[in-house]
Amino acid sequence: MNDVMIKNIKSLILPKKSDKPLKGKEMDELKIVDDAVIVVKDGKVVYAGEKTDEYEASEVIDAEGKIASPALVEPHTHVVHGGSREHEMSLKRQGVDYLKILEQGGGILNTVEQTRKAAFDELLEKASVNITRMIQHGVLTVESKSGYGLDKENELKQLKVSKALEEKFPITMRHTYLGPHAIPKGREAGEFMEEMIELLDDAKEYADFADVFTETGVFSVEESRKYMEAAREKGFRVKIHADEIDPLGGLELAIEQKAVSADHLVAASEEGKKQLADSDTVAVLLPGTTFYLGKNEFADARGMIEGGGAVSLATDYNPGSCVTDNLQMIMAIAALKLKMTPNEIWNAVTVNAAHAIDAADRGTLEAGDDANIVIWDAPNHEYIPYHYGVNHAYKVIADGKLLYERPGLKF
Ligand SMILES: O=C(O)CC1=NCN=C1
Ligand SMILES: [Zn+2]
Repeated sequence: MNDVMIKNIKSLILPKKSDKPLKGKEMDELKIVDDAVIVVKDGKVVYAGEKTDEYEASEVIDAEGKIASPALVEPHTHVVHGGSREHEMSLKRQGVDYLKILEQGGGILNTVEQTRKAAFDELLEKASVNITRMIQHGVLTVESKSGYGLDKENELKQLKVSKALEEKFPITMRHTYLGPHAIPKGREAGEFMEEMIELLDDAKEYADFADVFTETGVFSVEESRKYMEAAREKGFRVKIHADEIDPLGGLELAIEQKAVSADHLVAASEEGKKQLADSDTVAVLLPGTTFYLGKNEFADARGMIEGGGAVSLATDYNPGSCVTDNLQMIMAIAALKLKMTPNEIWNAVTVNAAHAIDAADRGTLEAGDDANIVIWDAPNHEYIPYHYGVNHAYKVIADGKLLYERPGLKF
């Protein structure tokens, strides 16, 4: 006897399970099965497809004629951090740009100050609010970065909070050490990078990936290469915040270093985008950040996909450059500003997002996969990127158990 059957699914979105990220034209392929059911046993999918009488289950979850998909995968967040930076909005209004605010000791360094001051429990409680909201929005796999400590005690504090979140919630997480995220006041980039490289050994106990912010006024390509090589020698797979604002050639460095992902890429070069197609590096695009920074130029998703590259999407949730934990909103911005198709978007927040954080068993619903499912209050899969700024998640099922159900009004 199976544990649970999810019935009355109007249409079931089934991204293709693949041992590599979907690239190019593959990204626009998306299997959708009408009048579907999902059968689950011991938290794993037994069957997901057309309605059949072949299976029985002791419990039924009614999808009420709504659509369903795998739970979403969020491959890039800075969810563990202290404080907030709403005061910077007035600087933005006055036209002070992101890197200028950082240069003046604000931005990331402001969050560093607030994170260092915050106790472990305070950071855990604060991030728990965001993880809860992400779950309510249909996300059950989350990547979480350090990078607001910039010293051993506080970088490890952030990573330990990240690990505690995974213990606390029925989700899967990936943890990323981002020691080289900014340069503390009074320090020189090269010598500070040496200190962050030395921290790799300590971070290895908690982190799956090593990430670096390669940007003007932060770390150069050469400094980043040194860090990525050291991290790989210590067994990390690497990530990079690349070509977010200035075209430094971060994407080329990512591909050279066989990075699992290169993130941002708004200013990626034609050469880098060409190389992407022949690499296994996933381009994680963060259009919410471009929107939030008030930029007009968005990452060239069309060029990357039509060039044969693998693209994923994420919120980049952080207190300064993209303050949203709503991945559905990013799906809408991807449709409107990255010109991605609905099928590409769905693959970018499921199977490709999973590959961007080495979580290939997430983001799909084939037999044996974790039974992480979202029932959406939407007529079809195109509706979610179309109707933006709201939460379309109706029921969220984690490992076959109902974890969240949208509450009705009480009146
Ligand atoms: O500003 C922040 O706190 C997060 C960020 N790191 C690199 N780009 C944005
Ligand atoms: Zn980021």
